Amino acid sequence: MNAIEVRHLHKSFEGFSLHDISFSVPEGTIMGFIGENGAGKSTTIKCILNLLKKDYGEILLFGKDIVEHEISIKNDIGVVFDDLYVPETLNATQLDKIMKKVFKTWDSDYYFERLAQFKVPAYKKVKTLSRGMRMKLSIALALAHHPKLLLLDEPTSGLDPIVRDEILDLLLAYMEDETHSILLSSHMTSDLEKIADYITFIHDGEIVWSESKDVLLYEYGIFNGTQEEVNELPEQAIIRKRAGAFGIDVLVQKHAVNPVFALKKPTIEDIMIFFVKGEVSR
Ligand SMILES: Nc1ncnc2c1ncn2[C@@H]1O[C@H](COP(=O)(O)OP(=O)(O)OP(=O)(O)O)[C@@H](O)[C@H]1O
Repeated sequence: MNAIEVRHLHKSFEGFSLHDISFSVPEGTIMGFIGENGAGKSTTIKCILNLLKKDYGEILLFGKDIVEHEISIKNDIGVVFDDLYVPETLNATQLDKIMKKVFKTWDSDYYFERLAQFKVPAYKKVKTLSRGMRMKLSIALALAHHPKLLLLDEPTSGLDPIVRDEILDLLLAYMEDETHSILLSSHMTSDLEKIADYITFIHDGEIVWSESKDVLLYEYGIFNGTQEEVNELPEQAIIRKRAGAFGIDVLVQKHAVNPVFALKKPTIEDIMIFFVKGEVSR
């Protein structure tokens, strides 16, 4: 089953539109969601959560339409945005009391265990917490009703590498239950390389690809050479080409290239830049 299925989603604002967005997140997997600033990641996530009304298209969570089954579905979802949006004068202990009333499945023991693990103070007002602590608190709040699906929109932006790593570890621990799934938007493609199973790339309101991470990282290669050398590559192997610091860089389909050509392993970031800035032709 798919935890999330987005089919032909359209949403227009003045000057921007999401166009025919389709992708799915299989149950038990982590989907990384990448794209430039303003590409439409947050808009897509808000449509998935029905926080924004779509123009048309279909969004199914656990096989059910989110608009028709919003209340029951939302009990199974945890959400983390790029900051903690709760009243700033409250502390983590007061938030526990509020959340107990919101979710029948709220697990105070689990919540306080996560706060202790993350060293988030239980009695300090939210407004006095550092950015890292706010995000850790936000994640503890999203997890403590034991959701089946987590949607995270830039949860690690502006955090130092140590805190980011702690958050990634927590997400991996959450994924130990094979029925759990995550959609995670991030500009930190290196984080996604560590934990994602699939990557969806959105550019200018359209999906460029939605693919298994292993396919992206192991089936593509980068060739660097002169135009004459590039001319020797088989046409069908060439995915994108761009001028590099030294010669021409070409993103190629590895299996279609003779092994005499030395290829470099691409990163997700390399592939993303090739698709945005590269040319299709040789
Ligand atoms: N409520 C709104 N009204 C009008 N335009 C909006 C609204 N929300 C988003 N937009 C526009 O939609 C576009 C996509 O924004 P969105 O926040 O989805 O991008 P993003 O990929 O999440 O970007 P970032 O990585 O910078 O967070 C932007 O041009 C933004 O200005």
